Amino acid sequence: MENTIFEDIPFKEDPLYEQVISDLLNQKYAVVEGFFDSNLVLKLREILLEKEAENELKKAAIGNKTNQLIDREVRGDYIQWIDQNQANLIEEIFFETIQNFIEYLNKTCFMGILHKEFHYAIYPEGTFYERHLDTFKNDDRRILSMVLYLNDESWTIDKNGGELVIYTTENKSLSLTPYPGRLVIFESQFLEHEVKPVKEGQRLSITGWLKTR
Ligand SMILES: O=C(O)CCC(=O)C(=O)O
Ligand SMILES: [Fe+2]
Repeated sequence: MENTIFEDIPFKEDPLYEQVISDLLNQKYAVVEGFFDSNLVLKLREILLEKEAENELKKAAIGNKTNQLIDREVRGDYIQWIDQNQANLIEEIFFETIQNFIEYLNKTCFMGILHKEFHYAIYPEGTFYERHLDTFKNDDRRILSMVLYLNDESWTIDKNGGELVIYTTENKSLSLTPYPGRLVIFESQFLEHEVKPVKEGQRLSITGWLKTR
């Protein structure tokens, strides 16, 4: 018997991905716990802390590689881009999980995502990122923004600050605790957001974008 093209492609509906997609369609953002294995989150946290100890992170700039400006008044975080070709085993698993998600999105929603880019980020005490849109300047290729938090369990907005505020409409906003393992996904072109000042400790995360072209 001859196979049709559809029979050749195994497709299994994923309840977690389906929930993310329906949240994105309904509200342009999704907040997900358990997207990544909790051990993977712990390992990523350790890697980031090692990088910090080795002084590997650099003051983040505004704009992109061809349009850089360092401005402490706008954003105060330190970052390091993750080179997919030099990823360690843990980072490889991270990227595989992202890739699975991309393929699911492309298959079920025809999103046409072709690239991904991610960086580690540390916000030291007192730092913040002013309200902004992620598709500034010459980077309109960003479709989805993703932020994975690597803080420890004891992080609270009251004690530590550093909440992510998403401006959902002109006069409504949503405050999210950067809770360990929490993944926030939102439409880069539509949702303005802001990182409130860190009051105590340092705020750890991986931030990235799924892109066209
Ligand atoms: O860390 C966050 O919660 C958001 C970071 C952010 O907005 C960015 O890097 O563009
Ligand atoms: Fe942002």
